[in-house]
Amino acid sequence: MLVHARKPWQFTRILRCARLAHTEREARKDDRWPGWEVVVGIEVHAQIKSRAKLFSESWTSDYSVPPNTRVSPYDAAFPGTLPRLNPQCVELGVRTALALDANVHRQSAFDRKHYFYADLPSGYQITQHYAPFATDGGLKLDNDNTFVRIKQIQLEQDTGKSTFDPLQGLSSIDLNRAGTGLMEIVSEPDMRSPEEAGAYVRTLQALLRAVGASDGNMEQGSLRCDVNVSVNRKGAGLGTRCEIKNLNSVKFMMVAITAEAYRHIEMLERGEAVPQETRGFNEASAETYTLRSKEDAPDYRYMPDPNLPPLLLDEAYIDTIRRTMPELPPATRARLIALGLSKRDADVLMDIDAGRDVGAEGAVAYFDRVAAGREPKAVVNWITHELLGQLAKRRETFADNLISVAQMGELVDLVQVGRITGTAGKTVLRQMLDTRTSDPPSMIAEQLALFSAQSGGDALGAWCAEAVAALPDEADAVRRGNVKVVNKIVGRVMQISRGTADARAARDALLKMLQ
Ligand SMILES: Nc1ncnc2c1ncn2[C@@H]1O[C@H](COP(=O)(O)OP(=O)(O)OP(=O)(O)O)[C@@H](O)[C@H]1O
Ligand SMILES: [Mg+2]
Ligand SMILES: [Mg+2]
Repeated sequence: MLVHARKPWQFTRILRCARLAHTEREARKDDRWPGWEVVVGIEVHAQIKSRAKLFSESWTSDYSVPPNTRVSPYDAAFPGTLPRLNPQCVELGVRTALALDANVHRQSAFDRKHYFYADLPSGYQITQHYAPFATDGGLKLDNDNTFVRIKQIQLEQDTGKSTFDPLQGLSSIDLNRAGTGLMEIVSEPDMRSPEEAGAYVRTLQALLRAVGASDGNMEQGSLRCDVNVSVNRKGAGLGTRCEIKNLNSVKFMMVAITAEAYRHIEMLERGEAVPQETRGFNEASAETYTLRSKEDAPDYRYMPDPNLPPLLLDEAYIDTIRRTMPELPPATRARLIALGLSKRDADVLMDIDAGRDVGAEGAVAYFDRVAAGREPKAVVNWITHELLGQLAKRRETFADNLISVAQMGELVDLVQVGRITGTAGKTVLRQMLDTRTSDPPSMIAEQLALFSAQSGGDALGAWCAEAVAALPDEADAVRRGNVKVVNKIVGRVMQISRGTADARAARDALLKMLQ
């Protein structure tokens, strides 16, 4: 086993952050469980966004792929097959470790963890039990100043999937997932509430997506959490933890932690000890239940994998990755706010990206390209209010957006210089979404006669004439001296002009025509 030195500067920084977070938490007492402290540590399994599996050349897949079509002989544990480490998984792992400010070790190793299950054909999972490739990182949460220390990050294999059909009494095994690369990211027990645990997973999700290491999608199983919960009287040492396995949404994870905390508190208040257990969570009843006690814990018989040499990473390799790190979410948020965006607007843009597929253009990148040389606040309004709003009305999301950067830029310009009004701009945007056209917005404004009166010649006179013709009775009333009725005709002018006319000028022109 290797002994890993912690960099001194990192140690003091982590301690300082942890202390700060601790005093802030002290100030914020939790009145759900007065006198008690709830402690949470999380093991996150994130599927690595790599084309090929961790030790074989077969491709990784999602639910859409037919069962057992992405399985190499190695994945099915055929005798005589050997593992070959996929460098892309290592690179994405190192990227994640650097983003989490962890120590990436020059030397690490792979071990076998044995257990017997139908979706694990070799009878063991390759993981990094004794010498993980990265240790001692940390993550500052988005919600407040909570700092969660990361104990270690290890590379390991995913298993296959088994499904049981009770009607036929048949178990089916799908090995498509078998051997897909996973990172297990293990936190220290640094969270003190279900909310902090939720914020941790969300912050980690956004980070994994920003570095392109994982989809981080809990619903689709590309990010899975085991949460460890314990409870202790304030000021006393840590209590006994129970581990709740396989939570597949942040919401249910928070419910499970709350339920587990109350269960522990009730036992402790009755004077019973909490036995260390591995538990499951029933979403319908919002309760956790025993899977196995510590006594039944499997003996994994860990041993170094004899087929895999140590993983050696040289400093130059790690440096190259460090130099090509993308912008991380805290830096993105700070940059957007420095451009003049409100925190809320920055968060809206970043939230879109938190939910996007890795690889697709994100909302922040789109904003950056449209905003180049333009007023950032105007651009963010058009994107977050108008574009997202209209997409939402159509039950579409940013991923469905077909408005190009050039189109969006020109639209903002037309409105900013006053060639069309804001209302007309919205009409142009709607037309572009409806027709999925690649025409420039100026051409669409021209076709729809949306150019403002000043720039479009005597459009106002024509609109007034059309409105008068459309409302003869009202026009007569105005002619007979009932001036109030003119407002109704002004309304029609606005309608005909799609909001581009100046209402006051229209009123004046109508009165001149009719009196
Ligand atoms: N008293 C405690 N209360 C809450 N969480 C704890 C406590 N002690 C440890 N933990 C958390 O439990 C987790 C232990 O995970 P780790 O991967 O080290 O071991 P494991 O759960 O025993 O093994 P496996 O990976 O096989 O599940 C860590 O996230 C740690 O922060
Ligand atoms: Mg673990
Ligand atoms: Mg565990």
